[in-house]
Amino acid sequence: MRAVISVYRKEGVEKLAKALQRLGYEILSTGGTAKYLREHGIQTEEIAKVTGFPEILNGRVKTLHPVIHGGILYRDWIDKDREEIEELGIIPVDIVVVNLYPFEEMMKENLEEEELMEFIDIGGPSLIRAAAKNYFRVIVLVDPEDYGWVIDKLEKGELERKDRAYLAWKAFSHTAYYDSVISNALKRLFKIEEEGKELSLPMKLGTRLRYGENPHQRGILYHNPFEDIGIAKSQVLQGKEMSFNNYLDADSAVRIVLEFPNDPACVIVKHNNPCGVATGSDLKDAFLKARETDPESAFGGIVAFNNTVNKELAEELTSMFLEVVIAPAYEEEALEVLSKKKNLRVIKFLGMSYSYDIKKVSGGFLLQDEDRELYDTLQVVTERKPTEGEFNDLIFAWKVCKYVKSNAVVIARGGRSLGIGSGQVSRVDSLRCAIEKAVRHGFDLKGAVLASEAFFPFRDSIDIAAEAGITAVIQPGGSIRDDEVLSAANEHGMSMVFTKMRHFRH
Ligand SMILES: NC(=O)c1ncn([C@@H]2O[C@H](COP(=O)(O)O)[C@@H](O)[C@H]2O)c1NC=O
Repeated sequence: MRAVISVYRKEGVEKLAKALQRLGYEILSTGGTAKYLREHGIQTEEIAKVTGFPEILNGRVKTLHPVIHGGILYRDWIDKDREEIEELGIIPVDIVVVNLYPFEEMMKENLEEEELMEFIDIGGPSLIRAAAKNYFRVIVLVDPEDYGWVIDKLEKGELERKDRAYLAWKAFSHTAYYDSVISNALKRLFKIEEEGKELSLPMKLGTRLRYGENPHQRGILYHNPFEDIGIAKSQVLQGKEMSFNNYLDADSAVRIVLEFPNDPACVIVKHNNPCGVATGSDLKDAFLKARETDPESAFGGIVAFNNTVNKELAEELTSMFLEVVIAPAYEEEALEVLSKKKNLRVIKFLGMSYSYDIKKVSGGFLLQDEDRELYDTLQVVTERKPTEGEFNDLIFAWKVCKYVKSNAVVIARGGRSLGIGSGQVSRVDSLRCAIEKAVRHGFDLKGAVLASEAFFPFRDSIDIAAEAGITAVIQPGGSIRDDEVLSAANEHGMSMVFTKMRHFRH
């Protein structure tokens, strides 16, 4: 019996090699691995000796030889295969153990292009793929976590074909991931804009979550190896394990709060919709204002801040039930206060990362660019121009509206949301919801502004808004009835701004 061992990271492989030797395997290995194994008292034959061909091109060709690949790929249940390898003096290989050149790690080291390309492993994936293809007979090991149980089963003579198939599945996933990282690295390096005929996105296991959106669904967080920041990479400082829905909500909350880089800002999210957003004199002021938008919904919310949480704010936060607090930094004393709420998840975010926006439909995936724009133009289309205060509030409301599920309507004044209408199937109903909630929570809407993430199809919403006291509106424009909508705004003495950019969020 023969094992081929060729590993870049060598630590620990001696334990496996010793066990294999005990089981009677002859060990073949590449130069560096052979040296390491010998240093650990393990007898091994160098592959170059077996093939009669030296490693060449500075290691670019070591194991790419028919004697090695013939030994791996040979089928012992086919007469012709047996005859062929006997005739050619090829000895069967039964186990292949490989770990690859660390391209992914090196990609982050800012190497020169030529140096980085040398970390693309060629012989390793070939060994892995050959062994995985021949799982009927051959064992392939790419993950040290499998060494223990495989040796255990080999010792007991219990390793079955389904175990080898499992290892082959892992092996092909591993080489596919490896190649996907390389392909995406080249795309980035050479700024290739085109989406290819095939798309492979590398994903690495982050955390197995307790469950998915609901307890009967499985949930897993995967990491994107090209992104070192973003919600998936944020630090959980305390509290219960983040759930699937917590991640979704935290992602939205941070995206919104980052729209306000110049003022202390707070965003409260529930079910992936903001239910309160405010800027304030400090973060506590922003939090209190955001919470006032809709105190019932804020209960159990996900709260994001754009600056350091201090002790005073932490005390306010612990006075109610919240699921997640997320901020770029925390004062030590604030963390002490927050730690009294054992279940409260406290997250430190390291920034937002942007790549594709991917959604699933049956039979496929929908892929689009992330919505990173705000507006195309800001064009006043009414007789009356917005006052400076109205204009600032319009921009505030527009920024929030972008993150509200369609049909989205945001009523705001003084840098805070007063009413948010989300997810209704008609725009006018979203508006009615927003007004009703604002009034129920004690807000007088006189002089408030209104944002709508898509155009108004009819004048009805404008009439309703005017009646509620709203004096300025921001919306993309572009309806065939824009004239009718504009006349309504002019009739009511409102000002209206077109952005010429829509922000549907489904
Ligand atoms: N060129 C080849 O034929 C080849 N065969 C195996 N390797 C890789 O060489 C590494 C081990 O080399 P060494 O034992 O010399 O340190 C492993 O990561 C293995 O994946 C190769 N290297 C790169 O392609």
